[in-house]
Amino acid sequence: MEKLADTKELYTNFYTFEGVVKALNGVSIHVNKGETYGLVGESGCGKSVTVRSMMRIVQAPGRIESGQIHLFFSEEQRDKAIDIVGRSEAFMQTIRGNDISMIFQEASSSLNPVLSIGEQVGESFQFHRMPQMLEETEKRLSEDINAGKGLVPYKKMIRGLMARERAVYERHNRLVLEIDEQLYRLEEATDASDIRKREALKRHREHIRKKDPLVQFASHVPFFKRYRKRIAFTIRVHVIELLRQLGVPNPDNVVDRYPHELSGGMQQRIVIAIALACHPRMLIADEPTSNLDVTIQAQILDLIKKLKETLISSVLFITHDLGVVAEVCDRVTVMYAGDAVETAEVKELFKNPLHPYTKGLMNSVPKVEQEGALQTIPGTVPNLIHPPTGCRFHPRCPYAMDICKKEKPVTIEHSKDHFVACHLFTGEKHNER
Ligand SMILES: Nc1ncnc2c1ncn2[C@@H]1O[C@H](COP(=O)(O)OP(=O)(O)OP(=O)(O)O)[C@@H](O)[C@H]1O
Repeated sequence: MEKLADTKELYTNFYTFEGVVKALNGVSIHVNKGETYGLVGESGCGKSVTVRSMMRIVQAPGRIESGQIHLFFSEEQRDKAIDIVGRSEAFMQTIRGNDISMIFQEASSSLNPVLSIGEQVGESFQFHRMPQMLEETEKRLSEDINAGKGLVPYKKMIRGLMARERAVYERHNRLVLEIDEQLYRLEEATDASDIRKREALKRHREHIRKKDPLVQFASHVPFFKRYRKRIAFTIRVHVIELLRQLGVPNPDNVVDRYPHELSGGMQQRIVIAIALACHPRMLIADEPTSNLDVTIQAQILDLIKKLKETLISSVLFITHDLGVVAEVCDRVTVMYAGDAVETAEVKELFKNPLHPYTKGLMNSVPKVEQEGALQTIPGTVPNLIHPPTGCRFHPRCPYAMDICKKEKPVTIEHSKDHFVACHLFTGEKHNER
């Protein structure tokens, strides 16, 4: 299968006052084109940090320490993979939203309570699909002009003004990207003058519309105002269409509502709409159903499955729930304390779990026919400031051997496309993923 993204030996740490949290311990995973790939594991095992690292949105005090992240889908990377670990923030901005989108755990906290649904989904179109929105607007305006509506004698001048307005938009976007690039460099600044510079840049970014003379001038010219309204209309048409595709009932009405007026399931659909507005190739869904009741959860999972068949190529699904994995994923990696311990196709994993942690996870799922007490994995996920030596699972493992305390197990391919990192299976042929 063709890869869409991968990580190789990824180490991410958090530098806290208590000590260094070694959150990722050399994670190597990959997502194929056209698949729904799951990351599963207990709370705190590193699922979110893995995908945040892949999107390069790990924030201070966190840092990607070493390793590689390859994305195989931008124009530049179509033929060969480029490691994005050292790439600039401006470059990442072209990837995020355009190629990868992410939906987070709690829909309500991802939405802005003071902006209408239309404004929030529209912002995503504005940011990522502006050239298309401008083109459509210009086409409509040209049609109006050609049909004799409006100022026909001034056709040429109007077209010239439209080109100006477009340049203003492009200039605005370029300025924002340039500031983001500088902000990224100053992210971890400790020097007082750098911190002042960073704060000034943040303020400048917020007020760029007001501060840029050309943008400011345009906002006072009636023609530009009219043009802007036309763009807003084009975006609104797209937002309503997207909401309709996502099964939002009465989208013409919902577009003007505010998040608090919608149910949890509907809010999650809006968050998905924001993520999909730019047609990403990969959607990362971080526990998107964790706070929804089971019927709504089933609807959202269904929606994500349908979307994968229509709008998006691949889904990276994060969950702690093996039931959800069985329902939506094609392939899955089990994570434990910052390690990817087992990877297989979902059917194979459920039929033939190898790693003691995977077996423990499966045994701790309640079953209808179960008699007696539910089996659990003894102990808890370790504190990653002082992770266990060797295999991080060894203090909780019923099969722990001496070697497990001393050496981190390498990942081997136990059977076709079934990988495991456990000393119980080493001694067999070592294959790199
Ligand atoms: N900002 C942070 N500062 C310090 N440690 C952090 C930070 N974010 C994550 N960690 C640590 O990184 C480790 C992995 O966390 P992560 O959020 O990836 O877990 P998870 O598997 O996604 O769990 P959950 O399902 O609860 O989100 C944990 O030990 C966590 O405490």
